[in-house]
Amino acid sequence: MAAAAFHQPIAAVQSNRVLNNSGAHYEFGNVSMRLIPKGSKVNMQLSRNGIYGSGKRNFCVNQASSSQTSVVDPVSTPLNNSSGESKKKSNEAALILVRHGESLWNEKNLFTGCVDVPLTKKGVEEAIEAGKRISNIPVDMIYTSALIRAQMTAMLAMTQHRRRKVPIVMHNESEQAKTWSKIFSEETMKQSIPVVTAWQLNERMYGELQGLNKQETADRYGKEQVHVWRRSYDIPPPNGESLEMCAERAVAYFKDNIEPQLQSGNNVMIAAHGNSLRSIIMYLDKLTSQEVISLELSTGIPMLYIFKEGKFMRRGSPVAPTEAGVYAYTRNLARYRQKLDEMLH
Ligand SMILES: O=C(O)[C@H](O)COP(=O)(O)O
Repeated sequence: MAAAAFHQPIAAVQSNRVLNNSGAHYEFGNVSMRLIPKGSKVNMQLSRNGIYGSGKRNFCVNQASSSQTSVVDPVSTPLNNSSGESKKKSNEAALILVRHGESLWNEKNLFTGCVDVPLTKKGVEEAIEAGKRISNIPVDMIYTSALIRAQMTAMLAMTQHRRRKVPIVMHNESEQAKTWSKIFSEETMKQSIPVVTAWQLNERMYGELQGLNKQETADRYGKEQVHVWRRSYDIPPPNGESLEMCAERAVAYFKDNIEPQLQSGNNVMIAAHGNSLRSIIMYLDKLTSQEVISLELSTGIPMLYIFKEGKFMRRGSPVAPTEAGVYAYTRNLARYRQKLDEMLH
């Protein structure tokens, strides 16, 4: 089986690149991951109290290509060259997905949907922890939904990033907004990360369930009916969106606006919601509608993909830099981190 570098601590990533035939089982804190070699693909089971549903989920993880190209590294690009931070076209880019931290209505177990509620204190802490986990991964663009819980998560996470670039919410909602939010310094722009907010990345609209307590709703309509509304693929809640309807807008937005960024070598973070992200993961992992309905995402846990030659490779969930990485650095990400170390010491 071809070698694959999976979730080895950085130091080891160069040496042990072969999985043993019985697969590899790794425990890190309360996250466990099992890689089961299967032909040229590796099935990866990620499970942590609900991170991927009640059961374990199998995902096909393509082989990490041994011929790594150099992901554009903003750290090594001279920041003061006249042409600005010129980006080499690269056919490798990092994509981070993170569901918002716990919200005040998550805490109250209310159906939230497109109601715009903020994070709880725990949700703020989750967002900061997520930031620690991605603090060594390059981020050139950030996309969030139009909802504050996703935007707070993105901004709080970036407070932990070692590159120290400033995330700036873009205001293109009108000509005046564009004019009034213009930045007149090339140097300052180079030290910034555009944050694009898009309603298409909003949580699925839960219709007449929004604001209802999930347990009371189950008591009223029956557990089975609520489960169908929450976790079927094409059955919407009363006057709300089904996951399929949510996928139509979220995946279309991803393909039209985010994938081109990855194709041009920009590293992207998306901070969004349980259902809009599930629908995007369905696209990335080529899950069937049967598979996606059992996929659950915990709040505030980042997931990393590598986009390379038009393909998405799921690389696990980054773990804080100080811990042995569940996270599968590619050689380029390891190089980026090394540059950060050099720049910051
Ligand atoms: O909108 C909500 O209530 C939650 O964010 C997601 O709810 P769900 O897990 O029931 O889809």
